[in-house]
Amino acid sequence: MVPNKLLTLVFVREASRILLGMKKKGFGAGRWNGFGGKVEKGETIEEGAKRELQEESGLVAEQLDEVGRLMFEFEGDPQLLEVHVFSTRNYKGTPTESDEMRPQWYNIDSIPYSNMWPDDKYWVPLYLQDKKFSGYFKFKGHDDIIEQTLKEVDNL
Ligand SMILES: CCc1c(NC)nc(N)nc1N1CCCCC1
Repeated sequence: MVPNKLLTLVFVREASRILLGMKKKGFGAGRWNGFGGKVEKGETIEEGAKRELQEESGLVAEQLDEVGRLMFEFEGDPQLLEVHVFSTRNYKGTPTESDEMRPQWYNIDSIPYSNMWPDDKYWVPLYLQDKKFSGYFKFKGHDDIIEQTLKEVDNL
């Protein structure tokens, strides 16, 4: 039994805009996304989310709210990815480019879904409606979704 790989994803939100980062290298390079990455030994999932946000954007989240849980499977890879999605409206600092991410504000009416992971267009709208969600996406390669489930939940 291979344990799930724990990952975090943080969105910084203002009234009508959301902060995204252009991933400059590695997994997901060339796509806009929230800020996140692996949870390290000895830190909680939320601590990992805060750390990744600060490393990748320069922002310090004063409060993180868990808004979703997504499971990803890549055909041929036995390791499932378990992504804990967070949101913050309460943070310090100004967005700063890092070697991993180039941050940019987007109006929530013009989110660049065609330049994001293909699953985002299904669950980001739920996030924008302040819904909590739980989903599973099976990928063939990095561009094609071959199975998916997604539901709103009352509690994560
Ligand atoms: C699991 C891959 C993934 C994905 N779909 C495949 N979609 C989004 N939006 N983010 C992802 N992560 C967020 C955590 C850090 C790695 C990339």
